[in-house]
Amino acid sequence: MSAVLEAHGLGKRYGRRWALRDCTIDIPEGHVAGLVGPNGAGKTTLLKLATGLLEPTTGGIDVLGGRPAAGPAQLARVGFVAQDTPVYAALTVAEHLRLGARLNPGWDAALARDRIAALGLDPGQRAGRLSGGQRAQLALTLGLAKRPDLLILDEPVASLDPLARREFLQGLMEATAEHRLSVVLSSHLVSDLERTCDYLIVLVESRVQVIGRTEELLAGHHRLTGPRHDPAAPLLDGQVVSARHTERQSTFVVHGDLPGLGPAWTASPLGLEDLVLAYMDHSRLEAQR
Ligand SMILES: Nc1ncnc2c1ncn2[C@@H]1O[C@H](COP(=O)(O)OP(=O)(O)OP(=O)(O)O)[C@@H](O)[C@H]1O
Repeated sequence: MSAVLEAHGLGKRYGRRWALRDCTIDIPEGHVAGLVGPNGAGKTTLLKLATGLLEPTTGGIDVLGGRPAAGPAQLARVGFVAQDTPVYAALTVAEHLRLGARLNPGWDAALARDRIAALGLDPGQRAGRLSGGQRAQLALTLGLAKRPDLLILDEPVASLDPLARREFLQGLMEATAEHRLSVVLSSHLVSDLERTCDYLIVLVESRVQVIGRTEELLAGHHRLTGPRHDPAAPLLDGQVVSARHTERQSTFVVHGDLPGLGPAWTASPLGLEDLVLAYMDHSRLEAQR
């Protein structure tokens, strides 16, 4: 299966500060990939590199098998909705659709019209008068009607309330199923990604901490809980992602095959949020070292 996004040794420096460092990324086609990380992790920088808005300082990145923004054909295959879902405040919804038709060779006018109608948006309404959720939906409609092979969304739901978030992500999932499109979506909230994404990239402090199919990542990690200072504690060489201790108890998040466990130890599965938090913890501990 070919990759929609492939990067090797990818780095980006602003002045003396590295926003992204030595990133190796491989996202196969057909996924909704969630790029998650705290503020300042480098998510926007990565997405701007993927859309050709920035040039790498080190390494390289290919999108759909070509250099980002290498020419009109490549540009037509990638849709990008930037952070804060920008639209033109003075233009009406209908004018946005006409603009989309003029600028995009593969424009799907019926898809755009039907989606706007299904959302209940008034074509005569100026975008500046739409609510945040409606603006986000308009921006998503423009991205979808372009009929790209890859749609890149930078924190599209950041400014939306929980209901609007859910509706937006639901709409995105329906559209990806219908139009066989790959998506890369960034967020600093795991809850946004839990129901939407089947591929995950955790980016912390400018580095990729973990990447892979969500299902496989969840199956390949466990939480181990047992007594603190236990002489019969399991051997966890190189498997510990994060460790937390209370006076009496130790809790480890580990990856890989489960070691032999003594009777005082229990292993339990992890949720997506726990997995992401464990890797954030991991990055903090590495930085302290
Ligand atoms: N144009 C710029 N000039 C200098 N530094 C920048 C620039 N853009 C981003 N940075 C820095 O690069 C780092 C990564 O920023 P980036 O916007 O990629 O993070 P992010 O993960 O998208 O954050 P957020 O979730 O807050 O949007 C940050 O430390 C930021 O301050």
